[in-house]
Amino acid sequence: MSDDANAARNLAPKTARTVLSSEDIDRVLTRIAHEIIEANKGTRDLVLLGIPSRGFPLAQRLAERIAATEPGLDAASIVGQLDVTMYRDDLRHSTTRTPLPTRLPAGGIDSKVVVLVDDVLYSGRTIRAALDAIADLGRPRIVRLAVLVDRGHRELPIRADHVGKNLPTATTEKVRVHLAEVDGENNNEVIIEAAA
Ligand SMILES: O=P(O)(O)OC[C@H]1O[C@H](OP(=O)(O)OP(=O)(O)O)[C@H](O)[C@@H]1O
Ligand SMILES: O=c1cc[nH]c(=O)[nH]1
Repeated sequence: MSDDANAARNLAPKTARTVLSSEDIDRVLTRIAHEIIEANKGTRDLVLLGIPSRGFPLAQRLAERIAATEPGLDAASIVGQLDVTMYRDDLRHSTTRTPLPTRLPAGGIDSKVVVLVDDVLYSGRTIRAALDAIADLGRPRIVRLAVLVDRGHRELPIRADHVGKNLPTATTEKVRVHLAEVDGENNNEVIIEAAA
């Protein structure tokens, strides 16, 4: 799309509807945390890697819930951040993104059960990039995927193991996730934005 067309699109009026409230997000994260523990038959070897921007705070929230089930388990010891910028397949086409740090928990990811965490699953290209990034860092025993929202429209054979909410969407719509850690105090919701 041309710059003029993009500018016109950004100025066009939009409608937005809330699909998950702050309380809904809390509830689905609690459910996903329990699903992760159940699938893993406990917390042993679990590592949660959040994809910036909003996958990381979601991974932290999940890690806190998981750690709360196991006395002595420190949430910080099972959570990390995985930047996928340099592994994206659209690097040549999209505007420059600044890479963010990748931080693994002290135990690394070799032989671990790594749960990738992101806010939205759409084409699947971010997760494809994340799998390549992981392969450069070590060899987990298992890699699973947890997302807050699956909005469909996959372009690659990728699916999530843990889904907060399946949201049927039109390709013209945009799912926007707001989390307090990134978007400011009390700003926790998921909205679907559509051109009016
Ligand atoms: O399945 P995909 O088509 O790859 O789309 C999903 C990705 O898109 C968004 O990230 P975005 O690249 O907009 O960056 P952000 O997290 O910084 O907003 C979202 O956070 C997912 O990471
Ligand atoms: O609607 C979308 C698509 C990709 N990533 C998002 O965050 N929202």
